[in-house]
Amino acid sequence: MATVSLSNIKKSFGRTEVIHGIDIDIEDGEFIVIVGPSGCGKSTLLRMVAGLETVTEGEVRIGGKRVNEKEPMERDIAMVFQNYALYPHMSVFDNMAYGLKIAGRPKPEIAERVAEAAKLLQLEPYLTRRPRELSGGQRQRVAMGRAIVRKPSVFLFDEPLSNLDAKLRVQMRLEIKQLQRRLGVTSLYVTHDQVEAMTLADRMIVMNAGRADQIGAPLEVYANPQTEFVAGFIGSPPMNFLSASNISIAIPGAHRLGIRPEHLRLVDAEPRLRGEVLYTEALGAESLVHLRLPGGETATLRQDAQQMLPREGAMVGLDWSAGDEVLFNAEGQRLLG
Ligand SMILES: Nc1ncnc2c1ncn2[C@@H]1O[C@H](COP(=O)(O)OP(=O)(O)OP(=O)(O)O)[C@@H](O)[C@H]1O
Repeated sequence: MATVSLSNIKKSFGRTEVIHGIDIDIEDGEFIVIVGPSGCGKSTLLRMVAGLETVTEGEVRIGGKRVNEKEPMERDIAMVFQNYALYPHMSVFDNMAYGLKIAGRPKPEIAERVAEAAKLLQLEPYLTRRPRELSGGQRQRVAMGRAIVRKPSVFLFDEPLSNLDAKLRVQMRLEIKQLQRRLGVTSLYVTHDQVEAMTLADRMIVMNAGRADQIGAPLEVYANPQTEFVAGFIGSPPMNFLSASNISIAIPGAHRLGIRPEHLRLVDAEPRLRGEVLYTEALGAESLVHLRLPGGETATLRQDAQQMLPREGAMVGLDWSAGDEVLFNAEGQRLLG
């Protein structure tokens, strides 16, 4: 187990800088999720920690020691990839044992470590099978097993669940979380899926075009997004954004107002806003009301399924509680106060 520190990490490919300076001190045993849209630099950042990409500027420290110049094998990390990278001609046992064999560990120790990991991952019945004879979830577990047997100080995950169907993804997400808690290994996990980030992370790094827009605990980031990008990226359906000019807000510097769908409510008396119901969706436990607001902007309201749904095409009054809105300036930065 180890701490991981990134200090002003930058990365350029040729003349193009794609990571513009990332700072984070990761505690021993912490689960950090790097989340952001395609191309924002998540994988590149992870690969720099792994040693699979050089660091153009800044310092990576693992366990307090600078590792910029160290080979991946010397960094005491184990990586789980999206495609699992299993050897198709090898048994599950051999796939899990491979790294230890290469490292020259004695046979009895290899057998013991693989047995231990197989038990933990419920892979014991499958040790003699080939990867193609396994389900997607089982293959994913073998990839995890291969990482675990090395007893690394740090786990690095690059979209490890993206090849699984939605239901299995949810199940494996839980397994990874439980395993990480049990083993207490410091972990960095890349995903573009904000739900995965919310459910797995102790803290998440929300990346936007090569920058860390915000670093924080999931609920803190959800409740207090520091930029319009973070506010729009974290949360589903996303936060509503209303132009200050369309809703007569005259706070200096306020360009847009953000309000979460669950904070909007339908009211008859003294609405702050009026909107036309475009369509409604009853999703079971909750319902969504899609609205068109003055100035042509759209918004979504989320309410409990028990509440009456307005008629499509109706004009409705809308309100929210003071303090539920967040204001952003023209640059998309949160206005405080
Ligand atoms: N080897 C490379 N050479 C040149 N540019 C690269 C290279 N690898 C990545 N990039 C660029 O760096 C940026 C970040 O890429 P990266 O793969 O880290 O993004 P990502 O957030 O992981 O995206 P995705 O979710 O699509 O995998 C992109 O603009 C990409 O085109």
